[in-house]
Amino acid sequence: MNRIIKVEPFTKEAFAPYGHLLMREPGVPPIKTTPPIFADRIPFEVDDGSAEFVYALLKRKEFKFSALERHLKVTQGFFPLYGGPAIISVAPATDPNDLEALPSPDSVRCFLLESYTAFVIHRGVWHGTILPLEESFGYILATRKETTDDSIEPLYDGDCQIRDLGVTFEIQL
Ligand SMILES: NC(=O)N[C@@H](O)C(=O)O
Repeated sequence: MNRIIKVEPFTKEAFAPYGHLLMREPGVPPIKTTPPIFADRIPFEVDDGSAEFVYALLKRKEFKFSALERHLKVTQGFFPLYGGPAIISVAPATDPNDLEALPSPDSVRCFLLESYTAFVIHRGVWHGTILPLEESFGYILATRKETTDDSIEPLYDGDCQIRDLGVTFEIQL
């Protein structure tokens, strides 16, 4: 079965159930007004392990997916470096103790990430691989070393749980 998803604007309010946005212009006065100006801040948390940064690379591919993944022990952060806007796919967290718990296909949402915005996702929020609009895209992934290790061999009992939702999502810009 295929399902069409329309990309939505990426705002703090719309993304609040899934995580936090770190914005150049968050719509509130700067935290610090002397250079360097601190425009915005968001939390980043790692449980039972050590924080690390990963330099991640992607190539443009068709705007389709059927699998999502979740991490329970880190509020993973995504910091674009180059390659212009990209599409972020998310769905609400499900029971962290149930390895078979999946979000409903109609709860999946897609947002348009601008190259000057970053974000973190709440623990357990289901998310797809970023889909860049340009040919090449690079981002810094703020994550947990043990979660990265689990991502190399994704295991349900690790902190990189990848599941196919049984639906092919086609994204419309
Ligand atoms: N697998 C992993 O740790 N990171 C992914 O969530 C990703 O999209 O980078």
